[in-house]
Amino acid sequence: MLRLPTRTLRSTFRSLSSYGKVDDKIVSLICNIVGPDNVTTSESARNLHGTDESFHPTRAPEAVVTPLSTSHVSEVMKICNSHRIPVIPFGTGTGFEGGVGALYGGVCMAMHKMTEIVEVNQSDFDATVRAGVTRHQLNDWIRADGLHFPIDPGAGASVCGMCSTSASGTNAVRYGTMRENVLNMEVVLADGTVIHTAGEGRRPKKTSCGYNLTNLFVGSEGTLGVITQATVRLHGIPEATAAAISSFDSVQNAVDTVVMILQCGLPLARIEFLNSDMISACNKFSNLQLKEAPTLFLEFIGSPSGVEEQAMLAEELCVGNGGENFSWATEHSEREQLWKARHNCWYAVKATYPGKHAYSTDVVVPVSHLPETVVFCHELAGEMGVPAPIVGHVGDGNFHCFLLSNQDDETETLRIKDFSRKLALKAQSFGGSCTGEHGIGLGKRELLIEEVGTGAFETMKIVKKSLDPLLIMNPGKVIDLDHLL
Ligand SMILES: Cc1cc2c(cc1C)N(C[C@H](O)[C@H](O)[C@H](O)COP(=O)(O)OP(=O)(O)OC[C@H]1O[C@@H](n3cnc4c(N)ncnc43)[C@H](O)[C@@H]1O)c1[nH]c(=O)[nH]c(=O)c1N2
Ligand SMILES: CCCCC(=O)C(=O)O
Ligand SMILES: [Mn+2]
Repeated sequence: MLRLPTRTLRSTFRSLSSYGKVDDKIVSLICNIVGPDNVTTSESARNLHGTDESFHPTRAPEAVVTPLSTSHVSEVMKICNSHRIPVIPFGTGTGFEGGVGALYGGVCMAMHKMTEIVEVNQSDFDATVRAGVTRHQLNDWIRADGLHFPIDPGAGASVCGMCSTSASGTNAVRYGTMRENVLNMEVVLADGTVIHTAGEGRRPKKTSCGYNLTNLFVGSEGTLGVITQATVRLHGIPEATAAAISSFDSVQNAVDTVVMILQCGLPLARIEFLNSDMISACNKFSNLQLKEAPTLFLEFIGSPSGVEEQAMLAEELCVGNGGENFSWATEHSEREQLWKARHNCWYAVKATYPGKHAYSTDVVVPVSHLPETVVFCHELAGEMGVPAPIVGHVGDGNFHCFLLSNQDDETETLRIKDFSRKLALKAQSFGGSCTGEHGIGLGKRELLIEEVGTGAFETMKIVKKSLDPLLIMNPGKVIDLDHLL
């Protein structure tokens, strides 16, 4: 692998134009590999692939390439590396941190045509999928076998995109995040080398075999290589499931209840908190009639008798903390409606405040600090006089506060950044993190340094520069280029 001394790197990147351009010659070289139907420079395709769900403005790539195979990816990487052209992997564009924006131009590697479900090992509870397969497609495929892949960011994200952001969702309190559920990945490195992070064809449930490359690439946000295939854990669909809702007279009481439920060791499948602004948005958007108060959504799974026992204990704890209206939903359709409404929180808020720009925080704290952190967030929003719907995967100590602003009002944008920074610093002061699941992307690069400290940050830089010496993989994300030159 090519290595350049720092001085050479610095002079190479003295200006942004030091990256190569995707001119006609490059397009034609790439066409020779993937075929003309799989490269485009059309404005609409470029804009679409330079945008995600975040408030960061569109940064269109110069071309969009849709490889059909790992060897396509590898050959295109070789061309880009030798002409020093940035490559930005793209899954389904549902990310929240500006990860797909082409800050320095380059090629978007859009993975949606690599759609094969390579294998499902029903009795071993694992599956291997190519990069374009979404979590919904995988679940549709394995449902009849009594299996599911439970990691559920609300959107229909790609499984490999989820690997790259270390995604999770409402089920993490029971099943963990992508970090605990990825067994192996095929990755194409910046120079075109193809590796399997745990060895080709390996899918053991545990391993002590050398450095954990799988977890190095989980959460790497496209900055270390293109993930072309992932082997993930599957789980059995539980025999019985029940959902419950309870509302509280204060945020503190609702969140204190979460801590108590967890301390009792109740094996919950899901526990989500929504404040009254969020319930109000959900009522309107998802046609619910819930009391507009701090509320917990819970789910229990297991055998029918086990589920009943868990739900009764949870009810006792909720009522003991002033919880009202504890109600059960055992029917599949009722539960679906509830969780669909929960997954649609983002869209519900956007619909409630039309014309406003939405941003979501993503802090996570050790659960004993959760009540204090949520109350801090609530009060900070009150002080700043901004509406602040909150929803969270509180079983993991992780929650999101939606911040709304007028798109063109720079003062409001700055206020949002200030709010989000104060909240992140508070979470870090409790031993938590600025991001539980959305990643660093563009907006949290400085917070990353504060969180991990100089030693760990310098080590991250060494990893980045060793795997991608010409800095072509998703440049400017996670680590600012200024820190790498
Ligand atoms: C309504 C709603 C609700 C939620 C969420 C989104 C939306 C719209 N999300 C966020 C999002 O779904 C999550 O970050 C996904 O992991 C993004 O997957 P995409 O395939 O869309 O990646 P997307 O295309 O957005 O890319 C994200 C990042 O990964 C990189 N990347 C993508 N594919 C890659 C590949 N094959 N190889 C290397 N790098 C690659 C990109 O370069 C980029 O940096 C979320 N998330 C979460 O964790 N928990 C949640 O609860 C939710 N909830
Ligand atoms: C911005 C919060 C929406 C995405 C998300 O992570 C969730 O709904 O849990
Ligand atoms: Mn979330």
